[in-house]
Amino acid sequence: MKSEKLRILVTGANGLLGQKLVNALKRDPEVELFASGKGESRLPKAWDGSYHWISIDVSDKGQVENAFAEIQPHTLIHTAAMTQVDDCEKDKEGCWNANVIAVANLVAAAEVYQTHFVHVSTDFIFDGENGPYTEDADPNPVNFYGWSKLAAERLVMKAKTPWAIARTILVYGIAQDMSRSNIILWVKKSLEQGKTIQVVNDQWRTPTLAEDLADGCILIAKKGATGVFNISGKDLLTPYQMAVMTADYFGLDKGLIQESNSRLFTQPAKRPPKTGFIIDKAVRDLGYAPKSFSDGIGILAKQLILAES
Ligand SMILES: NC(=O)C1=CN([C@@H]2O[C@H](COP(=O)(O)OP(=O)(O)OC[C@H]3O[C@@H](n4cnc5c(N)ncnc54)[C@H](OP(=O)(O)O)[C@@H]3O)[C@@H](O)[C@H]2O)C=CC1
Ligand SMILES: Cc1cn([C@H]2C[C@H](O)[C@@H](COP(=O)(O)OP(=O)(O)O[C@H]3O[C@@H](C)C(=O)[C@@H](O)[C@H]3O)O2)c(=O)[nH]c1=O
Repeated sequence: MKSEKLRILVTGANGLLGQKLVNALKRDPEVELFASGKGESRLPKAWDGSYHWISIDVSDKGQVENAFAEIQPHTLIHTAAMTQVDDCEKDKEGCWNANVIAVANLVAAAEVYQTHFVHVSTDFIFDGENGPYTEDADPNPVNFYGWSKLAAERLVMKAKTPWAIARTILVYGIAQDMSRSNIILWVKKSLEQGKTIQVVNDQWRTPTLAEDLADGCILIAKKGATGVFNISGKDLLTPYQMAVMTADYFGLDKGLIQESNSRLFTQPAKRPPKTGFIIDKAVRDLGYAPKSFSDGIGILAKQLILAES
């Protein structure tokens, strides 16, 4: 017989957000947690049985169907995705499989069990011409990753099961064996190695501490909330400002940070110039309370010290 606890299935649990969700939920007495990822777990083993691990490649329909039949989750928090924006531009088929086909598979399974589908999405569904955005702004992606995440949102919005979309922006934090880096980590590492970096001053974001994003997803899950929620940080900053704040915090050489712009510094996939989110709805309806970027750097710094000790 299944327990009376809220059965939550997390996809992408080897990822940055996935690991933060597992940390936050594994000792929650109201929750029975099923953490899943493609293949083996890269998380610390749950010797104490605080959560279950299940291997699910979400782009494989059979694996998704089997997992849902076994777990019959009340709630799905879907974090898995191909998140390397430049890789998505180069490998469009791989990106579509991971970001869109996977969501079609999960929606079909969630409809069978009437699972509350909490889907994680991105500011990159917008063109960045008039941020910061509210939840009802019109999407218009400028790169393939953004198109794939928009296609996924549209599948979720049509689902015949309760659904919520948590949109977020430029997530930073530290986890084990990370599959992608983030702005604080690459700035810190480059400056420590004495490398000069060019950082743009003409893009704006509201960067998000990974723990805050996990909290936002958990608030949505536990409240059974439905609809779209902006779950990001609250400070609108340029990457250049973020880099300088990172250098200041860690006492690194700011002289290595060269102020650049999107004309001089280009990446394979175009980035939207000014995104950022207005988070009033999540604050009001969910009680979401994210940290400032400077407090977030401090939290990450403490975690780095612990990880290195
Ligand atoms: N990071 C950011 O700045 C932002 C992220 N988001 C969204 O937030 C969510 C979480 O991102 P984040 O945790 O930062 O990203 P990560 O890249 O850290 O984690 C994503 C995880 O998804 C897994 N994954 C990829 N394909 C599959 C698959 N077919 N089956 C199962 N797992 C798969 C990856 O596995 P593996 O590790 O084995 O490759 C990885 O562990 C994503 O949906 C992303 O689009 C939105 C805005 C900003
Ligand atoms: C690597 C690099 C980036 N930048 C800028 C460009 C960009 O706006 C910002 C962050 O660049 P990154 O390549 O680290 O991250 P990026 O891939 O742009 O991050 C995105 O990831 C996906 C998953 C999302 O959904 C988005 O919300 C967004 O956060 O920093 C520089 O100015 N100089 C550099 O050397």
